[in-house]
Amino acid sequence: MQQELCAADPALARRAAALVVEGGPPDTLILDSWARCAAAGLQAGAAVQVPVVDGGELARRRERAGGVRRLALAQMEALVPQIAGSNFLLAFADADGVILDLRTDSRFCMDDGDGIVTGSRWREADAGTNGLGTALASGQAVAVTGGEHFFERLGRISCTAAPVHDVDGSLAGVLDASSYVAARQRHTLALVRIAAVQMENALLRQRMRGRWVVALATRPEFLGTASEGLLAFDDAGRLLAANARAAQLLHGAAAAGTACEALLGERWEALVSRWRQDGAAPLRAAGGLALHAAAVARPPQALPRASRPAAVTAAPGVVADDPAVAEAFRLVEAAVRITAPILIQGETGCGKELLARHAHVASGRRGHFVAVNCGALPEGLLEAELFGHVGGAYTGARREGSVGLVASADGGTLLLDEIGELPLAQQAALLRFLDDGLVRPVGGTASRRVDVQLLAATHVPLAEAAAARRFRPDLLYRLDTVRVELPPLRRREDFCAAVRSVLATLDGASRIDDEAVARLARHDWPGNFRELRSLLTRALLRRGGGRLGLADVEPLLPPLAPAAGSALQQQASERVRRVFERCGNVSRTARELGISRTTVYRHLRAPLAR
Ligand SMILES: Nc1ncnc2c1ncn2[C@@H]1O[C@H](COP(=O)(O)OP(=O)(O)OP(=O)(O)O)[C@@H](O)[C@H]1O
Repeated sequence: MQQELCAADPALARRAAALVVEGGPPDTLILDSWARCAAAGLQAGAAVQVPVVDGGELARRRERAGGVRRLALAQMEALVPQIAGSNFLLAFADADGVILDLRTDSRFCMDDGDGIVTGSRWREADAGTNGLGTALASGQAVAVTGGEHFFERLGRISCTAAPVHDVDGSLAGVLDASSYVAARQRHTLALVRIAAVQMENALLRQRMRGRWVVALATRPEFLGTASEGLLAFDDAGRLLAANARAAQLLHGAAAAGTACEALLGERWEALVSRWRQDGAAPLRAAGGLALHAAAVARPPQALPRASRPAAVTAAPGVVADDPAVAEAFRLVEAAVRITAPILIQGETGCGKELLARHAHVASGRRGHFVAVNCGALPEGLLEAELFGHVGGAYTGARREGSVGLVASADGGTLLLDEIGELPLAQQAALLRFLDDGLVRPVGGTASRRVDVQLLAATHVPLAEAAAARRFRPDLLYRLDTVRVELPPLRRREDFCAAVRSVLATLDGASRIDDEAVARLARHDWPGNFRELRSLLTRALLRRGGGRLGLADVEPLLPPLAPAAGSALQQQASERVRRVFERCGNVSRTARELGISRTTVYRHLRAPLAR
């Protein structure tokens, strides 16, 4: 085939000859790709014409890629420190080869029009043999080095790319790391391949939410790593999906619909009851291979009957009428059914802990709710506080030792508040725990399996902390399974209801005028609910109870700067308009916001912000 190709294209013939001199003829993956390019009518010596989609199309493609793209971004973050300094570029492209996202080393510059930009499309039919296009066309991880590119112009680059498959086997995208040939590193292909496998595994877990997902490995210590096999089963133990590693471990027997017993050599009910008691179960697969299997996710029905969550409503006094807040409550209720880690982001005092407590109630877990403020524990003792210690493990340690905060939440819920403050060393220990569910006390050798619903809360965006190397991207990726954003009070549509609810918890007999509420809505509440509660308490004390009016709250608020005042006024009007657009009627808007219809009309008439 090589001769035929080279006879038809002199530029390709030169390249093939040079490759033989450099280190051997191109392998079949590359030759097959050259054949596809030649069949598509490409000429190796011609200029590379890489098409670029416009901004609107790029935005639509990003939107379509949704969850897969988020997984890719997390993997790219994790890859950056591993190949930093090697003059590289990382790209994630969709199944058409259109680059959706790029991360580049500051020293990597394609300054002469090679065109590796977001929106550029790297299908073989356009760009010839190249990492992204050839991984997509072949469905395999591939390294395309220098002269192996079909077009001569791309001969300076080395690309390593791995396709990412969805659970149904379709292509979900492709990850690529490229560098100049001289700067390439031998381990890059392995890193990219692992990142792609991790994306595939995360996709499988996402798609199979609410199902049994079982991890398989030849040794227990491989469970929780990128080399684990994953199988998803329905309630009756029939196979729904398998990742590539599981298919390999089961010697190709992993066809959808196959009964668990035929695959894992044991009755489904027996395995389920073993998984309920302990994480991993050794077994002998149908092919005779000794394997370890652990359930890593289970359906809500699989919870013991007594702990199955009833229909959940927010606790009395909790205001959750704002659509974003209501959605946050719904999301945590769904996440706890499959014990997925939850990351709550929001400003101080906006209700992160309250939402975490709601998650605990919704989960029906019988263990304790344990909240840990990661920023408040002394750094030297943090690991022992979290994971416990054996007696006398360090100077000042309790003689009888301690189980630690993580183990004290066993069977319950653990909230790691201000997770962004967790020092790097403890981040590594936490990641280990998330990977294997084992708690290892400081100074001890024995470990203990602990089952917790994990929530982490932060007021700083963790992606920024990860970019600044203060937070491990791999930990971020694990915690960020379900992310919930709680809006600050000043942006909540249920602001008026929040004021009235907090007031009712302070003094059930007191009331507040619309005018006073409108004035409160013009403050920006950096302390959110905590600040609101404190201000209303002071107002009630000043007045001695009864009905709060504008004169009672005005002196307690910072004066409105004229510009800020009008900005906040506009904010309030926008909030009313948003609710009005949703309800479509003034009376309902007034009821929902807890203000009079006249006030609604006034806001609707206010000039629109530019
Ligand atoms: N939706 C709500 N309805 C009523 N009260 C609320 C609501 N959200 C929060 N609060 C009250 O506000 C106070 C602060 O809430 P919480 O401790 O959950 O905030 P947080 O975001 O965890 O704060 P921090 O970031 O400072 O830890 C609590 O007293 C809580 O009861």
